[in-house]
Amino acid sequence: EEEEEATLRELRIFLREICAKLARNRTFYIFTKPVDEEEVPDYREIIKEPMDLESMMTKIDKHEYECAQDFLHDIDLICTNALEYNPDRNPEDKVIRHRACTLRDTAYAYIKAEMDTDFEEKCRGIRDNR
Ligand SMILES: COC(=O)[C@H](Cc1ccco1)c1ccncc1
Repeated sequence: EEEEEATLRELRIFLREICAKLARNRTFYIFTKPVDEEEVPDYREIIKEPMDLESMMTKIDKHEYECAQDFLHDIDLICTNALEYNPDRNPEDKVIRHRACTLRDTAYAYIKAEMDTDFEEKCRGIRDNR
């Protein structure tokens, strides 16, 4: 109903600010856009569900997140994709894995610090009853 739509509007405003803040951090630059399939032709043979921060911003605007948990699920996807595609012991792979883990931990910390647990519970109720 209308109050639920007001709650989801507030969620989208909150998630846009979290997503923008993550995308402004130069440590996470590599996660801001989809991996280019022309530069990395085998990427989509290995990674079945690519994800990035720009795509997540688009999903917010398309009302594809109904609670912070759903948003964090896509952050987790960015992270696991990077761990799976870059698994080796060489320095380059280790750097992107560290950045992926830092993205994940930073996103969880921002949401825990800035989101009211009652608000998230209200969003979960809307999601679970739709
Ligand atoms: C999320 O980004 C990635 O997983 C790509 C994979 C990749 C490998 C070669 C080109 O691109 C990446 C880009 C830059 N540095 C490390 C890895």
